[in-house]
This record gives sequence, structure tokens and C-alpha cells, in this order.
Amino acid sequence: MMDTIYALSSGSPPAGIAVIRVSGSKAGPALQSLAGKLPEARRASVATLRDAQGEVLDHAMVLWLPGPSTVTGEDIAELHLHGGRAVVAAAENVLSMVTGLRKAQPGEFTRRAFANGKMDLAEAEGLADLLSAETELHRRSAMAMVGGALSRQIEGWRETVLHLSAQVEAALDFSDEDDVSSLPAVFHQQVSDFKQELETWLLRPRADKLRDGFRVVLAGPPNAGKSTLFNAMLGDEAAITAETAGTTRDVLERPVALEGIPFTFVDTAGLRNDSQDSIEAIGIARAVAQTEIADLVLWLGREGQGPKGSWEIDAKCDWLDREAKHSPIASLSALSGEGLDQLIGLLIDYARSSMPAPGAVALNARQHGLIAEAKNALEQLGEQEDPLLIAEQLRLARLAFDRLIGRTSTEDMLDALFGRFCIGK
Ligand SMILES: Nc1nc2c(ncn2[C@@H]2O[C@H](COP(=O)(O)OP(=O)(O)OP(=O)(O)O)[C@@H](O)[C@H]2O)c(=O)[nH]1
Ligand SMILES: [K+]
Ligand SMILES: [Mg+2]
Repeated sequence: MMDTIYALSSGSPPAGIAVIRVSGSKAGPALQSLAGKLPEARRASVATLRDAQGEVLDHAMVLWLPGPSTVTGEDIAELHLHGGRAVVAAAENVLSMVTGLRKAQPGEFTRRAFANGKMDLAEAEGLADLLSAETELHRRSAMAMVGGALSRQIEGWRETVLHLSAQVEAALDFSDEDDVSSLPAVFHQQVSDFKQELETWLLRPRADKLRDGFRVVLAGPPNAGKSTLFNAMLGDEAAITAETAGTTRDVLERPVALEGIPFTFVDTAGLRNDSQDSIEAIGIARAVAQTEIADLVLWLGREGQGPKGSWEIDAKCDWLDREAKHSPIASLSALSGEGLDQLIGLLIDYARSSMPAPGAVALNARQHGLIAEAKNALEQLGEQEDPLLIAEQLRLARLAFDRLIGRTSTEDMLDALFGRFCIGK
């Protein structure tokens, strides 16, 4: 039998209230030994909690939630304690002495919910995202996942595969007879539509962007005003700015949310070819590497040119003649603040269009990989004539969908996912 687990599920003490959750077959007996009796099920009640010696630990609100209709699918007890460090420590100490109870691992409550069929893998991934979401856009996308939006989609795809497989089975049955029937044109049309649908999904903006943010790299020659603009964007003196050309050497990056859209701004060393300083040269190499992984490069300064697709920014407009730079995207002064809001507005609009739409399901790397596998199987299928080989490709597609929702999943994969959660979740 599974151990009964317990953990502090609220934030770290001291806090107003601390919630300790216990899940498993010993949750009832543990609550009974603390509170003297088992309270009425699914009703909040106040209880005096005592240790084994009968000494009062706390007056707490307790909940008794018998399984299986609970989040983990097991019996659950919740103790809503006064959130002091010592109160929590004393309650945990008493629980640790109950036989069959042990402290939960990170994500173990959620893992049990998954094991007991309370949520599938896509929903668990959504939950992990929800807990780590720092922007409104991320939260809404994660919420769609938790609500099972992707899971329902995957179920739909699984059914499509099963339907196609049934047609192949039927063709195989017939082929025993004399009139060997090949699969009808409508079958191949269905496969092609299905493949198209998966392709559309693969082209949608990815969830990784929601976590990592839209990456804006500030680049250009030395003294162009990159670090000053970087600071102005963040409203923070994170980067050193100075009159000396070659002030910035290391790559400096900071996440920031603008109107709920996650960004990462990156400040870099000024680019020049004639640097005599070996350390600056390393900085320049790093700056170039950053421009290559950027979602967008803002090119400051009048000399040189950014990589293709960069936005030309006319900086220091309070000081320099505006006419000198050809058709910049924005003209601004990071020192006076002039033109800054316009640039930020343009960035928000541009980043928004490359991010998942609010509340839309976005695929993470794992999900993207598996949907690509399913799509490849359908592509291979298109080149087969033999119903047996067609059936095999359909089986591979179904397998990919099974792995998406965790019908078949490896321990390693589950360890990695549930390890992302904190203890108590
Ligand atoms: N007048 C004016 N001066 C500016 C503006 N932006 C930056 N500066 C000044 O220009 C100088 C260089 O600014 P930095 O932000 O250090 O320039 P940088 O591009 O980061 O320089 P490196 O890191 O050396 O490549 C500093 O003295 C800034 O105060 C601006 O908008 N107007
Ligand atoms: K400088
Ligand atoms: Mg700088």
C-alpha cells in the first residue's frame, strides 16, 4: 500500500494561516489522533489539536475529505493552523510520529492525482505552468491547459486515428476475398485533412515563449546608448552607463512584463572591429551571439547595421540631429524619456502577435515533439499502399497521442515533470 504523505501546502511561515495537507489511507486516523475525533466530512470545523501527551498544539480549522472524490483520489485531511514557524513545526512533528505517514516529495500530491486518473499529463503540465506563471498571458494559457482544453483536443485526435484504423481493418478483412479492395479516396482525404490540422497546431506560437519572454536584444556600436535605454525600459539602474566607449562587456538580461506580455531585455557590449582589449573582444563575441538568438534586435547608433529584421532605433534624439538616420522605427531619448512610450507600444504589439493568444492553448517542447511525431506518421502513411503498413503508421500516431496525455509515460518523464512542483503540491 502507498504511504500516507503530508506537507505544508501554503507558503513558508510565518504567515496568517498555514495549511498542512495529509493524503492517503492514514489521513483519517492521523486527523483523529490530533483532533480527538474525526469531524463531519466535507465541512469546515474548528478543533483543538493535541500531541500524543495531550498537550495543546493549536486551535485550528480542520477538513476531513474522504476519497475517492478528492483532488488526489485518496482520503485527505487538511489542518488550517496559525501560521507560526513553531506551530507548523510542532504539527509536522506529531504527524511524523504517526505510523505510515511520511513527508511528501515535491509534486507528490499532484503525482497521485495523475496516478489515480484525476488529471492527465497535459493537465498536470498546465498546472506546473500555472504555479510558475508570472504574467497574465502565461496564467491564462496555463489555465486553459488545466481546464483540459488540450486534453480534449488530443482525445479528439485519438478518436480520429481509431476511426481511420477501423477503415483499414475493414479493408484488410475484405482483402482475404478475391476483390482486393484498396482504401477509398475519402480515406486518404481524411488523412490529409488530419495532417493539415496537426501542421496548423505545430505552427502556433509556443508555450516556451510565455515562460522565457519575448527576447529583445539591444545592440549597436559603443556608446550608442544601449545600456541607458536598457535601464529606462526596466525602470532600474541595472546596467552601468558611462561616457567611456566599451563600458558594457558582459551580457545582461532582465525579465519584465509589459501590459501582461513577458519580455526579456538584453543589454550587450558595443560592437566594433578594432577593439584592442581582449576582454572587450569576448564581450563583442557574446553580443553577436545574442543577436542571433534574439526574437528582435534593436539596433542603436548611426554606424553599422543590425542583422536582418532588426529595428533601427534613433537614440539620443535630444542631442543628435534627427535627419541623420534613415527611416528609423523609433526616435527616442532614453535620458529625457522622449519617444520611449511609443517604442514600448510598438514592442508590445509586435511581441503580442508572436505570443499565444490570451487563453489559447500553447504547446510546450514535449507536446510539440509528440504532435510532430504523429504528423510524420501520417506523412509516411501517405506513401504506403499496403494496408498493413498503413495500419502501422496509424499505430505510431496513436502512440504519440497516448504519450501526450500520459497513457504511456516513462518514470523519468514523470520524475522530471513532478519535480517542477514545490513540496506540498
Ligand atoms: N544626451 C543623451 N545622452 C545619452 C542618451 N543615452 C545615453 N546617453 C549618454 O551616452 C553615453 C553612453 O551611454 P551608454 O548607455 O553607456 O552607451 P552604451 O551603448 O551602453 O555603451 P557601451 O556599453 O560602451 O557600448 C553616456 O554618457 C550616456 O549618459 C540620450 O538619450 N541622450
Ligand atoms: K558607454
Ligand atoms: Mg553599455
